Parts: sequence; C-alpha cells; structure tokens
Amino acid sequence: MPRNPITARALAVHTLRQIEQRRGFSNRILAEQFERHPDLERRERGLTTTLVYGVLRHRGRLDALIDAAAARPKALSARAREIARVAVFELRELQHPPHAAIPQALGLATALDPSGGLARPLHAILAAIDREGAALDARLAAGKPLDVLANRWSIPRWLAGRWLATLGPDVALARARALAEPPAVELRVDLSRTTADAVAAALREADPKAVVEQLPDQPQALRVRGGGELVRHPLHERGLFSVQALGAQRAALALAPCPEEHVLDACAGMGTKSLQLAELMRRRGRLVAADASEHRLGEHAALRRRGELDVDGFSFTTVVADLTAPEPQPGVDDGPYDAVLLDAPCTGLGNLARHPELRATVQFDDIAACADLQRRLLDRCRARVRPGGRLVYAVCSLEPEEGPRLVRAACDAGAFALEHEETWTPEAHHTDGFYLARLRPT
Ligand SMILES: C[S@@+](CC[C@H](N)C(=O)[O-])C[C@H]1O[C@@H](n2cnc3c(N)ncnc32)[C@H](O)[C@@H]1O
Repeated sequence: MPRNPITARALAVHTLRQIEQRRGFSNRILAEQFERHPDLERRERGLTTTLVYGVLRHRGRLDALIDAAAARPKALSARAREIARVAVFELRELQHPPHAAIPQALGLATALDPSGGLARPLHAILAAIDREGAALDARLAAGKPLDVLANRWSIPRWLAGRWLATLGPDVALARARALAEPPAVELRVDLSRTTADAVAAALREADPKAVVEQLPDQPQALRVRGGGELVRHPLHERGLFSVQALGAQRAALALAPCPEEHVLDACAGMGTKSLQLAELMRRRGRLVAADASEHRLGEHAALRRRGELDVDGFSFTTVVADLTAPEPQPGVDDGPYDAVLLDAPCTGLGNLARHPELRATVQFDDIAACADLQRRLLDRCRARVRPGGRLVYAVCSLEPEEGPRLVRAACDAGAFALEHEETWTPEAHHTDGFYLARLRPT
C-alpha cells in the first residue's frame, strides 16, 4: 500500500525540531526537508514554509500564550510544545479557523502518543487559546516595554534591553514589529545583461499572482511577493537575477568597481556579491573572491556558469584564505587592490525576519566576539588596498559595535577617512537591517 504523504503541519513540526536541535540555518534545513519529500505539493510546501518561519518569528509570543493557557506548562515535552506552537500560530496569527488547526494538532499528538496522554492537555490549551487568545494577546501587548518586546514581539530579552537603551521604546517597538512581518523576496537584476522591466515581466508571466514592485531609487532592484520559488526560475539559472536583500545590494554599488580594476571580494562566501562586482566591472579586469570556507566557495563553479564569468579580458579567481592571518595569503596578496569589499562575518541580527532562528541562537557575547573578528579583518584588509584606493565595510547587523562604532574607532585611530555611510533598517525601509561604510585608507 502506498504510504500516506506527510502533511504540511507534520513536516513543519519536524523541521522546527531539526532547526532547534541542530542550531542550523532555517532555510538550509527546510530545503533539505523539501528534498526528502519531493512529492509534497506546491500548496503544502507553501504552508510548511509559512508555518516554520512564522513559528520562529513569533516563538516568544506563542510560548507566552501556551504558558498562560496550560495547567502544567513545564510538563509539555519539546515535541508537544512544537505541535502547540504551530497550532497557536495558525489560530492567532494566520487566523485559521479552529476546526482546521486544532484537529490537525491533536492528530499529530495522538500519532506520538496513542493513549491520548498528549492530546488531552493539548486540546485544553488550544481550546483556551481559541476562546481567550485575543485577551491574552492584548495582555502581552500592554505591559512594560521590555516585556512587550520579549513576549508580544518575540525579541530575546537581552536584545530587547539593548534596543530600549540605544533606540528608545518607539523605534525599538517599530523595529520589533517590522521584524515580525514575513519579508518580501528582494532581487538584484544584472543590468549589464538585461533590464528590471524585462525580469519583472517574466516573473509576472510565470506567476500572474506574483506582486512585483520596482523601486524608483534602486533601478537594479525588484521586490516580489508570492512568486513561488524564484531560484527555480530560468532567468535565475542564467544569472540574470539574484536573490539579495536591498541593503546588501548597496555594498558593491558603494564600492563602484570599474572595468579593468583589480578588486578583492574579501569574505566572498557563496559569491552573491562577487557576481555583482563582476557585473559592475562589465566582466573586464581582475576579481579575486576569497573566503575561509572552502565549502562556501564551492558554490563558485555554478556562479561562474550562471554569471558567464569565463570571458576574455576578465580574470575571476577563487581562493580559500584566512584573511586575518598576519602572513601573506597566496592568491590574495599578489599586489594591492584598487578596491576591496569586506562583507564581514557578523551576528546577523539585522536579519531576524529572514533568519528568525537567530532569535534563539545569537547570544549577547556573540556581538563582542564578532566585533573582535571584524576589527582584525578590517585591519588586514586595509593593508591590501593601494594608496588612493577604497574599501567598503559591510555587515547585516545594526548593532553599533559591529558597524558605526567599529568604523569610527578605525577612523579615529587614523587608519581611514570615512567617505560614505548607509544604514538600512527594517522599520524605515521594510528590508533587512544592513550597515555599510566606504573608507579611504589614510
Ligand atoms: C557575511 S558572509 C559573506 C557573504 C557573501 N559576501 C555574499 O554576498 O554571499 C561572511 C563570510 O566571512 C567568511 N569568513 C569568516 N571568517 C573569515 C576569515 N578569517 N577569513 C576569510 N573569510 C572569513 C565566512 O566564511 C562567510 O562566508
């Protein structure tokens, strides 16, 4: 007999457990699960994605609601709590009717424990939240600012305290609200080979329900909602667009590499910005993409093909190197560069909407640890820029120690002159948090 296909709710619970146990990136673990269930229909994949990201974004609030409704909240096993979180998210955030959300959750609980020992307390919790959820949510939204940020908006308490101190309650609350929203997919169009109009038209044709927005002051950018899995689109396969957040798109633009220049993409990772640098260089000159992770650089073979980077007059090399090392790194230190992009490793705290699992994994001490690594990378990368050349320092975090404070300290120490600075915030720009600075070594 054919096995029953897995349901979206069951797969969401399993994926959430995996993300928590492996402390992994949500997008990678979800993609891995979809690969294991290739027969899952598009609609079910969509619901699984909504449930996984929604529960991660609202976890603090869902737990506060469950704790308020449960007779013995500590008695819930980790899996039972995950089933409850999914159902409460459906009831409170998606406004799914109880007759859809509750029996599904009870079915999962009964499959785990056929005696009903799990389903009975779960039923009591969900019935209470169905009856009183609006009042419970109103209570979470009405306390002291620190409690509201932590309980209603699911910001880790230590981070909520920092935001209140540095941003004040209004901005902290606006940021937390913005980070609770599912973000649109942002795309960068390769303007050296096509136009934003042409890509927008192709996306609308592929999915007439997709909402594709062009941004007047960012001609390379598109913002898409509901367009399905865009990385499967043929134009993505040809490298004519890349998935990249708006602020991140600005880093290479701020560096403004020219054709024939010698450019270093320090911390190139999987190469999204390397491809953009090549586009801006019109595929002429020399581009070195370096990173400590051989695994991440492994993506560059596909990038080379998608981006048509193997052309006469353009040298694109990929180098595994620790860019903090004091000794010269072969393949990287073969001459000073006209321009260096340092897209530094960071806490990722600007990305809490797109990577909501970071709410649970990033800790206070990580900020100082990242800032220390960033300082060493900035110092070594400065030595790689030719006199008169330029460096763009960028991070997807809005914590001052990783961005403006670090850059100011380097400028105050006489290492650089600050030429340009940009900060992209979720509350003001409806995108991921991003900071960048263009610096001239002095
Ligand atoms: C923010 S990610 C880069 C993302 C990439 N630029 C992109 O656009 O896809 C930071 C990168 O820094 C790399 N990294 C961390 N420590 C490093 C070091 N000491 N030397 C070189 N690269 C390092 C990580 O492997 C990671 O790929």
